[in-house]
Amino acid sequence: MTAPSDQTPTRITVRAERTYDVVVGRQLLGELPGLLGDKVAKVLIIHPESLETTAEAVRQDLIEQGYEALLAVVPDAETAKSAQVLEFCWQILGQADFTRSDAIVAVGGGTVTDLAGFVAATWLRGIAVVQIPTTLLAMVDAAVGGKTGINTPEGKNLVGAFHSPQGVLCDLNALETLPKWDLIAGLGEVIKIGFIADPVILDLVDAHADDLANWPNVTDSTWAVLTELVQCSIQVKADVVSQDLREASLREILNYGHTFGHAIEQVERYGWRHGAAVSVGMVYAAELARLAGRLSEQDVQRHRETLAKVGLPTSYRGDRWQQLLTAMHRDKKSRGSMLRFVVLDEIGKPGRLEGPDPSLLASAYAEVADAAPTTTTLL
Ligand SMILES: NC(=O)c1ccc[n+]([C@@H]2O[C@H](COP(=O)([O-])OP(=O)(O)OC[C@H]3O[C@@H](n4cnc5c(N)ncnc54)[C@H](O)[C@@H]3O)[C@@H](O)[C@H]2O)c1
Ligand SMILES: O=C(O)C(=O)C[C@@H](O)[C@H](O)[C@H](O)COP(=O)(O)O
Ligand SMILES: [Zn+2]
Repeated sequence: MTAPSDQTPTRITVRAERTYDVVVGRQLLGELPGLLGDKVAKVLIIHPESLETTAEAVRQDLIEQGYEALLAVVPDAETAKSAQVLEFCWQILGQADFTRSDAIVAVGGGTVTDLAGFVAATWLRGIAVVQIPTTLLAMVDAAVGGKTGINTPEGKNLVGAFHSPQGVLCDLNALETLPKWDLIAGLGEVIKIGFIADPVILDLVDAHADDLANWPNVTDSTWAVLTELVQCSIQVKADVVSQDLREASLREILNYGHTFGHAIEQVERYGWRHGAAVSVGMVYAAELARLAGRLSEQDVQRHRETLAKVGLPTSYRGDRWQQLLTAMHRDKKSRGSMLRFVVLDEIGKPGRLEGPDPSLLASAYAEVADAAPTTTTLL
């Protein structure tokens, strides 16, 4: 499977604390020096072991352009988002005398872009970062918008900062090696964006679900659909972040499905992929909205069908309620003891549900609960 290479890059602009472009295309490395600028002397490239070849190519390119470039290899997946790994990165920066005119480049999935963004946000109180996402999920969501952070033993993303990148390079060629379940997990966030803001995304996913679920055996036309999904999703995220970088209100809609989704991730000790947990989280939020008299049965069914069609889970084991409830209270949307959810009044019309009755919360859980522990392969 090879990504077609005949397209010129698309640029989507984010206007937040700084204005920057998210570039979607192929072979985009030539764009990196322009984003770093000529004041940067040293660059730390943060990447997981699985992307050693890609990171080394970035390093060689930077050296040829006259930069001093170092590599920091971090653990895979959520293990990267820890205080220990953060400290490891700070140590490299300190020992190599990184100053405020130097920069970080992230090469990896959302865990690495979250970590590297937070390293950049905290080093000397903030240095430049360029994001080079290599998973679908990181391209459409994590690398865009400047939310950075790590997990703590108490919960997901509990420590972090808003720190906008200099730019984001979404090189679709990187997806060629992406495992199937990571592609599908990325579709979870794509579908989220469809539900909150762009029903055309849902129609595209529905129409091409079988082809997408056949990853990595896909044709040129599936690549074209994927490219369109990436561009449409980034456009929505860019528009939302440009209006509300710090999540004062509107940005909360990007958290659809995450109250219950993050709780699953924590209860499962990060054994579930983020996109898969958010998938169940969206069904939970949809059931909650239906029980509160706000969302139609038909729209709830659309959640279940579209998510299941691409192979995402729509249910979770039924014997974890107290743990899930405790975890949900640590959600950043909570205010005091009041839980707050992003819910839909209809597809494309997000709203909030504040302080729902405990019995409603438990009834919505019953609607997504399996009798037996979940046996889905997408963990
Ligand atoms: N900051 C935000 O706005 C935001 C938004 C969405 C998600 N997130 C975070 O993103 C994280 C999930 O990101 P993810 O789904 O990308 O997971 P991930 O970073 O763990 O990557 C998934 C797996 O794919 C591998 N991989 C990455 N690129 C590859 C490639 N091109 N080829 C082969 N293997 C590759 C990784 O090594 C890893 O094993 C979560 O921590 C979530 O909280 C953040
Ligand atoms: O960009 C945002 O805002 C989001 O909420 C996007 C989410 O997909 C993402 O998982 C985010 O990291 C969740 O943020 P959190 O504030 O709930 O930790
Ligand atoms: Zn997410």
